[in-house]
Amino acid sequence: MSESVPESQPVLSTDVSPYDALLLVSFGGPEQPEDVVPFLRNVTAGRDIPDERLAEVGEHYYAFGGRSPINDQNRALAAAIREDLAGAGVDLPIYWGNRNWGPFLLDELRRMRDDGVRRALCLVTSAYSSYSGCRQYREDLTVAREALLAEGGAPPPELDKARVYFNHPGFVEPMVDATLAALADLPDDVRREAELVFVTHSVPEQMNEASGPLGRAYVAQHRSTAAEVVERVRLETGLRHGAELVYCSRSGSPRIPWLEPDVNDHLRALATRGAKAVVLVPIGFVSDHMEVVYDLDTEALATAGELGLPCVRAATAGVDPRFVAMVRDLLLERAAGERGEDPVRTAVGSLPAAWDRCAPGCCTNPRSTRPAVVGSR
Ligand SMILES: CC1=C(CCC(=O)O)c2cc3nc(cc4[nH]c(cc5[nH]c(cc1n2)c(C)c5CCC(=O)O)c(CCC(=O)O)c4C)C(CCC(=O)O)=C3C
Ligand SMILES: [Fe+2]
Repeated sequence: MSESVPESQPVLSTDVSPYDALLLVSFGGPEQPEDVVPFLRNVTAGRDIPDERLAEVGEHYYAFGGRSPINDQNRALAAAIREDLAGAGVDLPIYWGNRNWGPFLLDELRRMRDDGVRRALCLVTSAYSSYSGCRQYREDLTVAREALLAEGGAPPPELDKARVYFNHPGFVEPMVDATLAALADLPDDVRREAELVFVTHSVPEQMNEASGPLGRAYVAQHRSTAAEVVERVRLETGLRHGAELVYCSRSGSPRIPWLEPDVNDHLRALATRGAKAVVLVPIGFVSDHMEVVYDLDTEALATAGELGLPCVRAATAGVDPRFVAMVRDLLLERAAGERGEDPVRTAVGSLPAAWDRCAPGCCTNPRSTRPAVVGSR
């Protein structure tokens, strides 16, 4: 056999112009017990999260030694993206900054400016449209750019935000495989009847109403991803499992309505209905951070245990090679689009690939009047 490459193999683009850097943008988390309270103050700055809730959330972190897993997961993701890009012959530096804990966006943007970066694409570790998952990051990036401008010196980099990727196959396919693996971990006699419980972060109903350019995109996007996972699991197993979208990690004032049902309430309802087993599929989260290891692995699995309901939690995308390669695909796609080309915009399920630039009213929050110039029209 000849070792030559078949001629039909497509030539993959490596042209990242007009970008000269990629910025991974995330939430941030404490790394030692002394960080927990200052971190929570950053998270809740200007919002009326009740003190009892803050103390409760602090306890979740102390139970894990005062260290959130999220920063290590982002370090691993950044390293995996570096390796993936290098392997594909794409030459681009990767930076990483957070909203709520170090490395902070402002410091990382300053480092980028000092390194001579002119224009970067931002990849946020949230796959869906919402104020918390999209616009708030764009506001934070705008504030950080303005602070750098005020400091004087060379101008900060221009920033674009990559489209939300809830329906990119690089995100969906790892969730399908994780669901199949979790089903395989259930006892043989209940597997066929298992319910798929898709879980995401609850948000105020008002935040869902305002999410996306036309509203309600947060729930619509989750429904699309959940339906696609159900269908792909059916293609593999021949079984259409019962499925529901439920929520975890509610906070805020009890008087404000948030998306429901809560995952624990839903498990109780399923048990009452005589359900035989459950797979928790954390489609709202791209890695195993605090909401996953505490709210699901600690609380929800304990609830299922009390109910005598066999329950397995499916893995998150993490550093699955397909998820890592998705970042490259989004980068090359957007770069081509910004150059005026018409790239293929890969998406699976019932919704099209999302917009590149958020419209002015996209994902607003009535409590915030901050400009969100980055990633807007
Ligand atoms: C949609 C969404 C995502 C997913 C998108 C994304 O990934 O960005 C997300 C992620 C995360 N949320 C996180 C932590 C927290 N979220 C809080 C509070 C809130 N989240 C909200 C929404 C979301 N949050 C909302 C509407 C609030 C209340 C109002 C507010 O405060 O904006 C609070 C305050 C205390 C509390 O009330 O729970 C904490 C400590 C961590 C870090 C975990 C770790 O350390 O591993 C991560 C990745
Ligand atoms: Fe949150």
